[in-house]
Amino acid sequence: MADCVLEISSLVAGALPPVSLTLNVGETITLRGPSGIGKSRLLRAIADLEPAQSGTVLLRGSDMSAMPAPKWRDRVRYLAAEPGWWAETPRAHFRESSAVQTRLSSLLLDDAVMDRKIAELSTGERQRLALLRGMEGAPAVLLLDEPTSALDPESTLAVQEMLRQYTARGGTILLVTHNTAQAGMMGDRHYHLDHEGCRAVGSADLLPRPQASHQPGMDGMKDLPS
Ligand SMILES: Nc1ncnc2c1ncn2[C@@H]1O[C@H](COP(=O)(O)OP(=O)(O)OP(=O)(O)O)[C@@H](O)[C@H]1O
Repeated sequence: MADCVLEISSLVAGALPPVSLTLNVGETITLRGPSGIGKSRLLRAIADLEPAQSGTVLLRGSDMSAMPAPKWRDRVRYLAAEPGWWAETPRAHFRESSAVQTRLSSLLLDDAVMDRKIAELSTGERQRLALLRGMEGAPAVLLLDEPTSALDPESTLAVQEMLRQYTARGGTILLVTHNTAQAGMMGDRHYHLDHEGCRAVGSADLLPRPQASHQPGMDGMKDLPS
């Protein structure tokens, strides 16, 4: 029988209908849906970073509302697509930067990156460093919001490999991605979110639907170069 780690029941976040989802140990669940539908807000509510209107989230049977928020967030960790930084260098954001140093090369990052100014790092460098920061201390669940959106194909593969190792060791991932190939490769199960709710879909449903031949509002763009 599947070993449930996170149980989300009738959670109402933002303007979305109630969402119910169960995440099992060691699996990756992908979540897709139109831009602006509320995927990030849902993840933030699951991480106790913004209040849900109703519903419950249980981590191994413990209710989010009964656990101090910092403790919950340490175990159910949210990584934003554009994470925030508060100190001058990446090193200052890690609890044990020496342990992280050995993992930099796995994500194709140079050692020196830890002591550079955050403002001088590329978006892709910041995104990979934020992932290392989010994985520090081995949280039970990672809620990943488009974790490779700023990365080249090689760095994307490196991140995906690190995430696979995390789930192989018993970690669990809820992955929001617009990248259908990534969803297909990484996901054990797939969900789609829209105004009607959150529903399970098969891997064949990950492909984008063909566009209608006439798109309203595009008429004024006929003269664009092809
Ligand atoms: N704290 C907030 N309070 C009110 N509305 C918000 C808040 N945060 C985001 N929104 C709005 O809620 C809607 C959903 O935002 P969200 O970022 O969750 O979308 P998303 O599905 O993650 O989109 P994308 O795929 O473009 O990242 C948007 O219209 C956004 O402007």
